[in-house]
Amino acid sequence: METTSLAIRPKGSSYQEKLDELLGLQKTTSDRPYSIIHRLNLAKSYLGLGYPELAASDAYKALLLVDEVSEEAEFHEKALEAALADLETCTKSAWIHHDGCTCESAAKDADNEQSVYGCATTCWLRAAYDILVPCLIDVGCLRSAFDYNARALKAFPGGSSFTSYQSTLSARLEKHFKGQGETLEGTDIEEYPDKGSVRRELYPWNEYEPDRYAPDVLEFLNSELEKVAPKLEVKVSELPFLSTSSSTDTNPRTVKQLGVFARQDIPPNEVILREKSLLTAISRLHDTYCDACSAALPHPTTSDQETSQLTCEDCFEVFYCSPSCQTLAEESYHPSVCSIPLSQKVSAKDAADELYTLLLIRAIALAEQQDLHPLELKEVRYIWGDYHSIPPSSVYPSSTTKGEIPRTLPFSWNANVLRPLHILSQMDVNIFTSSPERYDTWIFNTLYAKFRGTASARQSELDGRPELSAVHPLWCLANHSCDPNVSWVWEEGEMRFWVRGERVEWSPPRDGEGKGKEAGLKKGEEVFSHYCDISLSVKERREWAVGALGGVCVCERCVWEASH
Ligand SMILES: C[S@@+](CC[C@H](N)C(=O)[O-])C[C@H]1O[C@@H](n2cnc3c(N)ncnc32)[C@H](O)[C@@H]1O
Repeated sequence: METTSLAIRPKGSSYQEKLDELLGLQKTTSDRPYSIIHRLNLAKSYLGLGYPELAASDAYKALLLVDEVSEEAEFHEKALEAALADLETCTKSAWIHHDGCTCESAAKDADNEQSVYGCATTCWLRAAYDILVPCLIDVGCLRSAFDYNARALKAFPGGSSFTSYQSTLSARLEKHFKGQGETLEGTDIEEYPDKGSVRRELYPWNEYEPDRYAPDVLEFLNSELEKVAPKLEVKVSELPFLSTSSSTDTNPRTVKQLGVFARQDIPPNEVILREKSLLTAISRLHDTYCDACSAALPHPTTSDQETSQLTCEDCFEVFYCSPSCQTLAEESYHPSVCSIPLSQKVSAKDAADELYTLLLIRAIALAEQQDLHPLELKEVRYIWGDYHSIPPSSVYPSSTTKGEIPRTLPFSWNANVLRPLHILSQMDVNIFTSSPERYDTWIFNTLYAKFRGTASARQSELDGRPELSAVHPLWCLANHSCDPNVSWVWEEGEMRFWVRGERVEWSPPRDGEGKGKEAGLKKGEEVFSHYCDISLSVKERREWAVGALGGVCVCERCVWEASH
């Protein structure tokens, strides 16, 4: 029997049944972490629910396990044992089992490793590629899809689904390069696009997302805020619902989110928040910045200073600005990644994405060192994920894997799957037993969703490339206005808010005077930060806001300036 492209779309079952099936599979993974058939079933289940990237990730783990069965690799014994147990199941799985497959005879001769090997490298391998390749095409990772399809065609020459993926890929690539005024012929494979996007979703099985508006959560956030900003408090705020059109709605909708408010009157120029964070990323040489807080380190000018630099005595690759940063790093994350090379050389256009990946790796190191789930880290747990608000059940089953949920989360095969798995392996974390519970693509996607809405970055003074990034979980609770009442700076390893000495002058002038509002914060007033350069024109600010805020900014200043 021939499997055909995406022949495994769900038929007949309800959304709840499909979701229950997936939850059942996720729960039993810890009993069968090395089972290829189990990974394939997980992949099929994710795909059926509209998550091609999660399907691709488990299909890839199935591929890795086929390698483990075939070679004397680290998990060979365990993978072989699981494969022997899988033989029976294979014959019962019509979408995996192929005519000519050796599993039936192998099942009768379960001690014969050669027969198991035959089965793993034929129908299981084929089924894994048959999910992996079309899912990668679907999410826009065309170079990786091309690469795996070439391997599939080598293993199964003339396999009709792989020939058809080849044609789909060529058509997609031709269209891509034509759009850039180039041709596919003569373009190096390395130049093929390998980034796409996926749903930015609070996954229905994600039990780690807190109710951010619950009294106990607000109490916790306020106890944390008290330590760094005693005159501020976190409260539920009503924000305008932003759309991508700038038309003025007579009855504007609002949404409930968190915001930061003044507990008392605060005069202009007073510093009101000082926050340090360990969730930082540095893409430069490590002797330039403190590995923990990212404060700039003094340039060692004499050999005395050089030898007195605080560093890790095991790897000598990270440096610290103070004994307290060193202690924090050693207690909270560094030993998990000590001696592991973390950053990669990337082109200028990939520099910002690289910082998000380094933040992800730091979150993994924090979680591993503290034996916490990454989504339970205090730096991560309460921050805004900007998830879509469409119930997945309302678009199920869609005729294509795209569904109707917009795909707004950038996704790359390297950043969301390969790189974290590689780092985990170097950290000696078992990538089979630790997924899907602790380290899985859905968890990495969730972390990226949170970082993309909240991280701040700093550019290099040398070449303008982004080189530092950090998530400050309390600072990032403040909302945006183009007429902010506070300013912020991230320097010397801390994020600071201070009350603006002067408010922005609106253009054209308000009240004919050219004056802005009065500076200072009144008790109960919401603290408004600025996420963009507020000296830009209203048109430019609004163009920026569509990407960063999710819609056209409707702060008082934008509305005034746009209407005049
Ligand atoms: C960094 S978060 C700010 C804190 C967030 N409100 C929370 O609940 O954690 C950024 C998000 O807040 C919302 N936001 C911030 N400023 C806004 C504004 N002026 N108008 C509408 N939404 C805003 C947008 O949804 C944006 O994606």
